Amino acid sequence: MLELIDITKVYKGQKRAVDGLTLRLGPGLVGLLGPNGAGKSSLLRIAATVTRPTRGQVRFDGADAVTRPAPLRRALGYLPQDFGVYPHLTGQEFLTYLAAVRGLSHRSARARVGELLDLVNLAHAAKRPLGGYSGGMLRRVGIAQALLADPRVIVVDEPTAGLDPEERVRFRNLLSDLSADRSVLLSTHIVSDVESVATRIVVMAAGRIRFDGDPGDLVRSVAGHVWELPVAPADLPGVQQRMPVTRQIRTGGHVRVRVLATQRPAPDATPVAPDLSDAYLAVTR
Ligand SMILES: Nc1ncnc2c1ncn2[C@@H]1O[C@H](COP(=O)(O)OP(=O)(O)OP(=O)(O)O)[C@@H](O)[C@H]1O
Repeated sequence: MLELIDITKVYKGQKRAVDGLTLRLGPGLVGLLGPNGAGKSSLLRIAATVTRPTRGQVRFDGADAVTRPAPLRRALGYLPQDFGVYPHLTGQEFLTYLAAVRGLSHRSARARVGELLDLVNLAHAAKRPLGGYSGGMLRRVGIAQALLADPRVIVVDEPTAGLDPEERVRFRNLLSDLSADRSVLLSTHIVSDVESVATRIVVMAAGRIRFDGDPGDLVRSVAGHVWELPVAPADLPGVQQRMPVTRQIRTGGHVRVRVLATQRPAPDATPVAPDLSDAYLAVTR
């Protein structure tokens, strides 16, 4: 089990990026949601032992992973937000090189790289230089390298950036399968990335946890507080100032808005069932 206990991270001359946060990860897929600047990447870098926390403990299977990170590093697959590649190497060469860095024997590296290229649907491009790969293909190389050593803990930072809708679905399903007997921590600011696959949602804002629990409980926390109402386009700015608008749909000359309000916000407002996006907005506000 990976435990992040009372973690604070302060960068030089900055406010707290992570502010006394505790997170314990067992098997399953945890969706870490939060707006830009919430501190998600900082927390993930600490979990991946790339950065040390200013204060707090990282424990892996009960042992301190800040002063002795090796056991966690061996068990970890990490895909950072700014994952870089060597453009002159082919996909196969690059993954084989990283497998060697991770200590896989030549023989098992060959087999593993082949398996992973199939898994991320890049077998057809294995012998082409990475410099010619699209953004989505490079993302898939990043995912493959995170899985090289069959990790028990998988930490992925905004992994679906640059993927097309079909690739997003495939990737979500892959992580969901992997999380059956592993810990997967996936950070994103896109609610739909975790909506159908997360067994637990952690919402972070300004370095702190705003919600940690079952996705259904998060949605239920705003039951009765989500409404839809028609608005004339000229009145829209006023509505946006008075209450949080979670969505707006233009139809003809009108706009239908979806808003958060504890009480019926207008006589013609109708109550609607909340979804995860509504609840996410409510807790990060
Ligand atoms: N290396 C760094 N040096 C100084 N400040 C940093 C550094 N990394 C992050 N920060 C600051 O810490 C805060 C949290 O950033 P972080 O990248 O962890 O958030 P995030 O939730 O991952 O956001 P994003 O989705 O935009 O990456 C921000 O105010 C950011 O500017």
